[in-house]
Amino acid sequence: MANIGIVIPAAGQGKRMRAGCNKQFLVLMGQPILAHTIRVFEESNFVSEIVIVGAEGDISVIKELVYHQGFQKVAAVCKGGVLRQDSVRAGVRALSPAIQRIVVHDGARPLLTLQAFNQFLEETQEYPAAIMGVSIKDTVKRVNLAGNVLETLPREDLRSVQTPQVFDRGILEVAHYQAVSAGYYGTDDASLLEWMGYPVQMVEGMQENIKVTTPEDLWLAERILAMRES
Ligand SMILES: Nc1ccn([C@@H]2O[C@H](COP(=O)(O)OP(=O)(O)OP(=O)(O)O)[C@@H](O)[C@H]2O)c(=O)n1
Ligand SMILES: C[C@](O)(CO)[C@H](O)COP(=O)(O)O
Repeated sequence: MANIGIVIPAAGQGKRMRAGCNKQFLVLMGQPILAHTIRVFEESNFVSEIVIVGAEGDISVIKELVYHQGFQKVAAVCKGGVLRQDSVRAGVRALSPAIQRIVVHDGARPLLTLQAFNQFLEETQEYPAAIMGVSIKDTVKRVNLAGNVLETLPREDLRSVQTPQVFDRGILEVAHYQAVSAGYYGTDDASLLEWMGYPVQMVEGMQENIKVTTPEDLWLAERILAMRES
């Protein structure tokens, strides 16, 4: 289970956060969101290498953050692409050839705990592709463009998907290559394997592992961290 490589896509624009800067630099309990995200992997004994993917204009700031925080496992900070999928593809390319098992984790998910991450690795070690997800709490309906309700979906069959997502390197590379060649884009990496007809295992995640997407998520994340520290 050792020698795992981490790709952290952090090159988004954070449009829904409306912060006017890369949301991953916003401060949460005194530390940038991205620093919280990286720290879990820096501290995991199973991880040997971390690649961070940033927007072109953020690369030097991210390198400074890495230096300032004293992170030792960050092997590269590379330039991302237009869509998340492009950024992950760039990150995978930047990992050294010795890495054969890859975890992808959003830069904007700073609340994953070391314990949950290590447990995820243990539970998924036999699967070439596995992801974290949580049960849906609300009733979920499908609607048309006019807002007419078409159906109520069976909630027990649904999961809200998170990162980390773990993959054998070979299959992740093939999936990214085939998807980009065919012009297929998915909102997570597992969807590329699903598109190829490849099995993906779901394991139970943690409700607290939210993605900081809109301003109220920052408020919530701050409170969750404060609770953990009290
Ligand atoms: N071209 C992109 C788009 C997204 N991401 C990263 O993918 C993660 C999940 O994306 P999301 O939270 O949706 O971030 P943004 O795309 O930045 O958000 P928005 O859609 O509001 O602009 C984030 O860590 C984001 O930085 C990335 O690396 N490259
Ligand atoms: C990968 C992801 O975090 C799983 O929930 C999510 O799909 C990324 O979302 P985005 O907002 O489309 O980048």
